[in-house]
Amino acid sequence: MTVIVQEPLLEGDEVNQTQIVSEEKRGNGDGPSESDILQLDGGFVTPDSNAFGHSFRDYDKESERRAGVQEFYRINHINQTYEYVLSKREHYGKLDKAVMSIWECCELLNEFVDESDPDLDEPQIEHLLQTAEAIRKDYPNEDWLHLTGLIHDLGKVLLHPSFGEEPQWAAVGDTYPLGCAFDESIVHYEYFNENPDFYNPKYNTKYGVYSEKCGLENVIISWGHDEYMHMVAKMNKTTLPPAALFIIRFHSFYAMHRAGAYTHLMNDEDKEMLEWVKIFNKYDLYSKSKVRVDVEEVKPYYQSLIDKYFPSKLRW
Ligand SMILES: O[C@H]1[C@H](O)[C@@H](O)[C@H](O)[C@@H](O)[C@H]1O
Ligand SMILES: [Fe+2]
Ligand SMILES: [Fe+2]
Repeated sequence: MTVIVQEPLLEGDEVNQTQIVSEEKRGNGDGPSESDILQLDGGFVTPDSNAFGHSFRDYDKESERRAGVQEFYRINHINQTYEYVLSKREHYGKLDKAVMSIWECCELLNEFVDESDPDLDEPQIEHLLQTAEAIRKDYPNEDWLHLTGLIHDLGKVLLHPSFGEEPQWAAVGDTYPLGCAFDESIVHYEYFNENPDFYNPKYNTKYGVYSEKCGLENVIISWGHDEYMHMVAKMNKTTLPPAALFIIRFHSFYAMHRAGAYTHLMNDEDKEMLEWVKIFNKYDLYSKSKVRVDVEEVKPYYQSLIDKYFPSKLRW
């Protein structure tokens, strides 16, 4: 059930008049709760427009970011192939690029702007904190979800020189399965006609190399920050719950969590976990704004969560 609460228009709050409080709202630290909590203030309010005043994820609208984003997806769709992803997984799976803490990695992201993103041109550390703080407002007791917000995009460190300075098409953007047919709901699907896998009969059928309900865990997904950060968190033995790892790994897989594609590859556990990705997505996407978070003020809180769920130094 979704409850829409009319909110008074506050000063400096031009876009939001409604606040959506849904059954997804959880607050007792034990996961799903049946009862809706009607929160009239203090909660995260979903805006109607992004940092540029346009609607979110509109890849066709003429805007200051459109041409760059389109070119990003052209190159991404040509180059991401099944073989390519296998080689990247092998290469980065060694975790021999760096030894550093979670917070050090957040700081490394200070200099990067994501070229695939039509909604934001802020340095990535802003986006991490905006996401985490927005979740914290609505789910005050789910500290694991706050930390998931903070770290979900840390894999973008692939762009950094000490990680081989990967090109943007190999680090950011929406993700999608390889080894089976591309779904038409994938952003800029038209560019796949220059991808060699598109013509390979091994990879271009509905199931391709997979079988029914094989589970997303067994699916090769385009290479980028999701897969890499999932690998780093898991191999460094995080104590975050499985839902956190699922969110990190699939948050960019919009064809699945937004368009509902690829259900034939999902098993029952994936379908349960999907609900968490949908919850997470609200904060990941709609917290993108020009409102800055005071890093020094919130740092001690996030450092305490890092200490709880991660070793002090991780292998990257
Ligand atoms: O442009 C964005 C950005 O790269 C995000 O980090 C990713 O998760 C999204 O899926 C993508 O559309
Ligand atoms: Fe992301
Ligand atoms: Fe994100």
